[in-house]
Amino acid sequence: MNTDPIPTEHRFWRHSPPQAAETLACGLNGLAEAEAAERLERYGPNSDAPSHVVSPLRAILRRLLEPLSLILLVAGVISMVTGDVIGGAIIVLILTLSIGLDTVQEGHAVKAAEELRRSVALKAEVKRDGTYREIDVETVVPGDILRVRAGDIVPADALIIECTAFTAGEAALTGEPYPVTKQANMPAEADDSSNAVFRGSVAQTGEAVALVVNTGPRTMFGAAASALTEAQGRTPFERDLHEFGLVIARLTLALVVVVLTVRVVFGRPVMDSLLFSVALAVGLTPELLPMITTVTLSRGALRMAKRKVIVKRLAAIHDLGAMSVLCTDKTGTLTSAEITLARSIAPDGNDNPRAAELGAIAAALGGDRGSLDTALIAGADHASDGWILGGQQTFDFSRRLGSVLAIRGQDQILIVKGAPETVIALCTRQRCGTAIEPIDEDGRAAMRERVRVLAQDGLRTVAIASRPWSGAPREIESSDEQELILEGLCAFADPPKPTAASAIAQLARAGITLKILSGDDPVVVKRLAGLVGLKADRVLSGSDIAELSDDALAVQVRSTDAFGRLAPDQKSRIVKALQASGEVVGFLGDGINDAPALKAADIGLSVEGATGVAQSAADIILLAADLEVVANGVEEGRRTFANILKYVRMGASSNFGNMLSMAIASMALPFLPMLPTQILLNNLLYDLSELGIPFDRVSPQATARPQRWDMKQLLRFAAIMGPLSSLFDFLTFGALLYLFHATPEEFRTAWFLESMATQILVIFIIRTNLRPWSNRADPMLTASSLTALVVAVVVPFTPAGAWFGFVTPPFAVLATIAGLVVAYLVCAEALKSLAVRPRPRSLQRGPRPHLGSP
Ligand SMILES: Nc1ncnc2c1ncn2[C@@H]1O[C@H](COP(=O)(O)OP(=O)(O)OP(=O)(O)O)[C@@H](O)[C@H]1O
Ligand SMILES: [Mg+2]
Repeated sequence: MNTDPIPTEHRFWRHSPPQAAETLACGLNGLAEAEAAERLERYGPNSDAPSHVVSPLRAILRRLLEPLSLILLVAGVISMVTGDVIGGAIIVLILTLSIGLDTVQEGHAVKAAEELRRSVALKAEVKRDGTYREIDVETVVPGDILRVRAGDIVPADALIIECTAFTAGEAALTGEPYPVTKQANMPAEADDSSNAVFRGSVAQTGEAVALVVNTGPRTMFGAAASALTEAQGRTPFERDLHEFGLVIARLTLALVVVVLTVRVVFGRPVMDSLLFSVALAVGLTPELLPMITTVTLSRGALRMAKRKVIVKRLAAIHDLGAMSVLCTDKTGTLTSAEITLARSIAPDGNDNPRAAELGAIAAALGGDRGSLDTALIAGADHASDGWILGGQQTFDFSRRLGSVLAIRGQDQILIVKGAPETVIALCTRQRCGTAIEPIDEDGRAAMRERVRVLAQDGLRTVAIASRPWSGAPREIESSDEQELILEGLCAFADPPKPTAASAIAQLARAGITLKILSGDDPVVVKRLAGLVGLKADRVLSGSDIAELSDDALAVQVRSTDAFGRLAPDQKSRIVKALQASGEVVGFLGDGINDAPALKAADIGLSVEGATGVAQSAADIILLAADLEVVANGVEEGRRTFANILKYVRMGASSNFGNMLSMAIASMALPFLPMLPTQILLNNLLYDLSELGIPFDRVSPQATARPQRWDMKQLLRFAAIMGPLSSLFDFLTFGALLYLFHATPEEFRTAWFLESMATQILVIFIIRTNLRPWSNRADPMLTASSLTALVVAVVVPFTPAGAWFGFVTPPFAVLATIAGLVVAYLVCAEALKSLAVRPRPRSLQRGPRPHLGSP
């Protein structure tokens, strides 16, 4: 079957759309849904990598093939064959139960989180069954008729059928830094692909309708189309967790090897010792860690979704909780996204519609979809009727300028629109009523002053200039944008959202500093900052920043909360400077100009409905463009992290302490301190007890400040709580051996009970830095813990206990154990504050709330 209708090496742009449609056996009117489904089957999904979904069977196999499981399985089977049927069966049963538990839990959570991620996956607009509809990018197929608009990421390689003012940024693909103007006719040059769009490029302006020719790996740039492939690199948090896992794994290995060697050297039975060592290793490995993290993060993602925060990358939840600075652009988050045209002002200062009309023509023909252009078009209805585009220089956020050549009948006029200071500097004349007069430096200064006064009143402006055009229409170059006639100013109202100030205060209380990174006029930014309660005696502008070295900038960014007139790369430079000074930086933005900063930030936040580039660069998508939503998300992020930390702390201290005592006892005692099956049961019940952790409550204190992984703090915790647990184990051993002269069976049973009770109950102490009774556990956690405990305590006294080698210890032994457990818990509670003592303030990275008004 032919799966590659137009091989890329054949330069698909040398085919006209009708030719290509013939090869692809489709028309130019779009596919029927049924046909598209059939094509999707045939060509495969429009993605670079095959999907990651793992079948349950695979997941089980993967776990079974891990070395420890494998050894256990083999050992279990050998035991069964060599006569110990019950012992062997128990090993196999417990192994099956743990793996089943793990797989089911993880499968559920991952699926739910994956569904959420898909709900905000990039969409493509294609014509199916005769109408345009939004579909998942992955389901675009060759033969689809595609529509792309400014800000979209082009989802597939396609031939342009028709387009207006369409330019595409191909920098990520070809390195070409400037947007390429596209058109529908086949160029004469074979290498010229201006009639084609490529997967992964970004539509900068305008709109195009195109025939999809190739998808997925068959596209020109394939996997290089990185904008569409989500970043899969490991985040610091994932690395830390992995590192923690490795530390434990190494310790485990060392311990097990020592135990095994010592026992064999002293002539203990080899098979017994091997099985014991393996069981010990199982007990030591935090095998639930990956599952607990995923489940906790996924549950966090689900809860965040209810609060309108969709997480695209699970680990971003932790990063959000760790965020100490949030940078945001202005429009759409601090102010409403719907800007309105307030005034149209002639150079003489009087209101006059001409500037707004020309602005509306330029906006309509220029094909930008930004909020200013939208406001211009809405502000001067029908102004653009009859005008067509003769050529253009697309708006560029670095130049803050764009031009269109507008043509209507005999009239030809170049309209230049952009930031006032840029446009005014290019003007040598100005319109005064019907006359055109020269403008000198004083006149220009007067205009700039007018802009400043408007800005102080909260109005942002763009300036409009023009030049009569004679000669044939063509693309506009910078050299055309000179000797212009100033036509006037368009002023826009962009008031702060009513909720902005309270949301910023909420963030400040949570230890997060907000900084405004705007491309807008510093005066406008300063006024807004004041209105929403930010300290903004000083606003740094793009030109100020350009003069600073990276080191100087890193100092400045700490004390400055508002920035104006930033070019897109300056936004990302500030983000990096903040990171260099030790902050965990979030960036919230929605425009093409925000994409570089979104990528640079530790956590990229964007908004549903933002431009495709911004959405694809973000880790988190907000369903409502509101800072309040971010603040709620942060709280959830910290809760989630706090719960993961509980499990890690448990593993690093109580569990580890117990297994350590076990290893030591096994070398010192003439008999096994616990049978392998008992250790496995112990481990299974312990795992069960922790199943409630992802659901647990978190005290407000634990979410009050940015939370980040702190290996030192964790080691400190382990170094205090681990030995404490071992100490009580040794007290138990002492009592059993010297006080009660216990038989090996009694010893094992009693110690099984002690170790289970201490290990399980200590969660109620470790889970909070407060007193256990002032911060109660969630019923789910209480239930999982107590159930596990009850099972552990009851099993030795049932007939099943005998299969595991348990006996019923005398009452005095039980009472002593109960006493030791209580004493252990009291000591753990007393030592806890030492173990979790916060770092000295000077070492903490600086969340410094900057609130101008209370
Ligand atoms: N479509 C446009 N036409 C003319 N000028 C524009 C246009 N878009 C932006 N500008 C100019 O460029 C400046 C920077 O753009 P803009 O304010 O949108 O940047 P931003 O960083 O996204 O700001 P914000 O924080 O408001 O979102 C504007 O203040 C305006 O002067
Ligand atoms: Mg913006």
